[in-house]
Amino acid sequence: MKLEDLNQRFGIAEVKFVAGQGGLIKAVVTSDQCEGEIYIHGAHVTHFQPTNQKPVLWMSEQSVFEAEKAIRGGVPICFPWFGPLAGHPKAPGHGWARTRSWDVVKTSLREGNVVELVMRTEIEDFALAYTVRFGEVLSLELHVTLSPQAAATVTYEEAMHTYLTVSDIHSVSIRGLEPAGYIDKVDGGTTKMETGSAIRFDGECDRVYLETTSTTRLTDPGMKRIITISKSHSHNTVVWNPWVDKSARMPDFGDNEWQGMVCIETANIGKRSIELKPGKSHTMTATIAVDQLD
Ligand SMILES: O=P(O)(O)OC[C@H]1O[C@@H](O)[C@H](O)[C@@H](O)[C@@H]1O
Repeated sequence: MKLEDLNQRFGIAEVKFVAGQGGLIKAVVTSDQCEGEIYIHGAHVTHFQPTNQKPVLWMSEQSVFEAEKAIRGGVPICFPWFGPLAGHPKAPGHGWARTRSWDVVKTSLREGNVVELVMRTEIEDFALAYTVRFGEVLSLELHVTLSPQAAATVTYEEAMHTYLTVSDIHSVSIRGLEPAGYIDKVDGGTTKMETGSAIRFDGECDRVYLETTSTTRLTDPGMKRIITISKSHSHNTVVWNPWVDKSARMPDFGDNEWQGMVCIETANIGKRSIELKPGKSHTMTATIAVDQLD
C-alpha cells in the first residue's frame, strides 16, 4: 500500500506513516508515554524510547535498508526458522519474516494512551499477526496460525531478536537465566550449565538458553538503568554479542559497535520448536520495561 493510502486508512494522531531510510515505509509513534518506530519491511520495530528515558533499542549505523535485506538492530522477527536452515545453506538466516513487507491491519489508541499497531503476513501455510503496543513499556505479541487447509502438522522456530542499547558491554550483567542449561554456539554447540549469579561479558557470546520461561534483567550501571524482559509461551532465551572478530566480518555492523549492544531474544527453537496442527495457533509475547537505577 502507498504512503498516502496508509495514512488515510491507518493514520491516527499518534501514528504517522513516513518514508524511512532507503525509502522503506515506517510508522512513527508519538504519545505522552513514548516515541517509537516500526518498519513495514519485516514488521521491524527500530525505535522505542519511553518519555524521560534514553532509547532502549540498539540500531547499527551500518544497517542496510533494502527490500531484500534484514535491518540490523531493533527487533527482527525470526520465522519460520532460527539461524541457518539445516541442510539448506542458501536459505536466508533467521527465515523469511524479517525481509518481507507486512500489511498493516489496525492502528489504535488504547486505554492508558497505549498505541497499538497490528501487522500481518503469510509465510508458507502460516498466517502471522504481530501486535506491537507502544506505551510506558513495549509489548510484542507474535500470533501464528497454521491454515486449516494445511495437509499436516507443521513445525516452526521463532524469535523476537531484541537488540538492546548498553553503555558498555564490559560493565553490564544479565540476571534471571541462572540456573539454566545453554547451548554455547561459540564453543561448537556444546551444552553447558549457567551456574554464576549473573551473566557478564568478556568475549563473543552466542548462547541459546534452554527450558527457561523466566524474566531477564539487564543491569547497566553506565546508563543507570535496568531493562526487564518478561515473556510468555517462550522456552528459550538467546543471548548474543558478536565482539571483535565477528563484528568485523559483518558488513552491516560497525567494527566497534559491539561495545554498545547486547541481544536478549525471546524464542522457541530447536527442541522447543512449535508444532501446529492445521487450524491451530500459538502466541509468543515479550514485554520490555525500563527502570531507572538510583
Ligand atoms: O546476522 P544475522 O543473521 O542477523 O544473525 C545475527 C546473530 O543472531 C543471533 O540470534 C544468533 O544466535 C547468532 O548466531 C547470529 O550471528
